[in-house]
Amino acid sequence: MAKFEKTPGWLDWYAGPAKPRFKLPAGAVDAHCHVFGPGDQFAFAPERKYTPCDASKDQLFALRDHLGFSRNVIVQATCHGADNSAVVDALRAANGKARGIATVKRNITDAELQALHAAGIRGVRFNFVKRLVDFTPKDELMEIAGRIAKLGWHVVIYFEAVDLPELIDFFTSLPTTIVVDHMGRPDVTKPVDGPEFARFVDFMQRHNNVWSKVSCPERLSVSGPPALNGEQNAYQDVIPFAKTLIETFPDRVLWGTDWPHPNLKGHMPDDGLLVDFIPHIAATPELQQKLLAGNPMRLYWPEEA
Ligand SMILES: O=C(O)c1cc(C(=O)O)oc(=O)c1
Repeated sequence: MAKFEKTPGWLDWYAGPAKPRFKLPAGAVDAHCHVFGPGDQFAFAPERKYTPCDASKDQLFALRDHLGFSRNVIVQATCHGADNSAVVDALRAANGKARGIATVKRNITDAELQALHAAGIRGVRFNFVKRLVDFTPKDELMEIAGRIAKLGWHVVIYFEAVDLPELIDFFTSLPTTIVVDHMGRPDVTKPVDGPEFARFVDFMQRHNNVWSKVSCPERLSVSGPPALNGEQNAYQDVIPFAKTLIETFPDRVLWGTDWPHPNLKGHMPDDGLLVDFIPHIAATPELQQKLLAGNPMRLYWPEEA
């Protein structure tokens, strides 16, 4: 199979992460992470917008164990397009400790959807971030949503905060639970109580089928400091945004590492220190339990929750 050359300037995931100081609650779930290839087994998609380093299932499972998580939710990365083989392979190898989110096209058959379900897929991702994917017509997405709703799956959406106004009608017409990636990517240089973030909070307030991942401080932060070199007070500017969502919607928030952190430009965080960020945004054991165990179990392993 083809050898892949990484996108120039690509930052590889951080090897040798710290052991977190924060003790995760029992049964904690890393509810947003990816696998990349390895490219010589699972080719990257021709239509991809970036070519990453490899990040295998075994490396993901080693990180899970090192950080103290019990389970993973593995989200199809855009570099694999709508070929979910790498995620499915990881789910099958995880012995029930992982569930997944796929990307599918309208031509997928019912039998293929059933096979994804059997492997542990529980949702599809609709991506509206223009630097990551080409445009898919909304009628195609709506048709997919209608089909996956019958399987009890949900829709994960990824978009930029500035695009919410034009997308909101589509989002609110989706027939499933909706999970927003990375808090809808707020501009954290704007006030947490300003109109842009208020729009997102209002979206969650009005629609109780909308959940949010309070993930990716390393992607959203402008002030830093980065989670590197033992830093225990990282990403100060992101804290009020994540804290607001966790405290306002304690039963509809999820957390994930986002390992292996596609497309970071400035730095690659130490995932152990990212875990140490959690108590800054979820301040009490009750909030931590919901965020890290209760909520993801209810959504991804309802039969056990
Ligand atoms: O912001 C990103 O670049 C990014 C990309 C992907 C992906 O390529 O799937 O997933 C993420 O969660 C975030």
